Amino acid sequence: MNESSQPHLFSSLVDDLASQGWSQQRLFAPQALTRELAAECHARARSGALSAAGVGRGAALQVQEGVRGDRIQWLEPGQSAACDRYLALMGELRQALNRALFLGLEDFECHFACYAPGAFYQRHVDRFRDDDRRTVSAVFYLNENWQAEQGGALRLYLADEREHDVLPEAGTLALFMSDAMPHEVLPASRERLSLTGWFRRRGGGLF
Ligand SMILES: O=C(O)CCC(=O)C(=O)O
Ligand SMILES: [Fe+2]
Repeated sequence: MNESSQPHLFSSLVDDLASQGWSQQRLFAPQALTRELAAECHARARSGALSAAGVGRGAALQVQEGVRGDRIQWLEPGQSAACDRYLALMGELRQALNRALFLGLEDFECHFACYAPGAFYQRHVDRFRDDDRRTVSAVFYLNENWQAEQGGALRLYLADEREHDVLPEAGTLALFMSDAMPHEVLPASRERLSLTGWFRRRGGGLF
């Protein structure tokens, strides 16, 4: 069985997140949906719809290819059936996280990302200095038959100087606490496609 919204899949994600601050799930979504999302990401990349990702936010947003070299496009509801199914799935996960962990997650924002061969994203934490809403990061990978030798891992820097590498294999979801998990994207020898998103709390505002 390869259906996605099975309670036990969510419960292992939720349990891991609570106990260790991160989780990884293979076959998070049905294979057909993963393939449709990969095809859509490819099509958007080929049509020139993706643009260089920035660092920072608002007026401070800057493109810095020495920091991150991916090209992105944000998802909006109603763009395609596949995107809507993915957003619905993440809506279910958001509710499961709220029920179990009382995180008060209000919404989910997400973009397609394409890293060309050699592109990377240096070590960072997913929270802006002036906006504390991003609470749980969720990266869903779209690359079939990824081999470890091809590089491109998401490297999580865990406590006690341990590291954990997640390969960007199609169907894998990586989940981690946005403010507490330093991570980086290592360069790869092939194109690397993903959907990167954040579950956000209501804005309290730091300023
Ligand atoms: O693609 C990944 O594995 C992580 C991307 C990332 O860290 C980000 O966009 O903030
Ligand atoms: Fe990140």
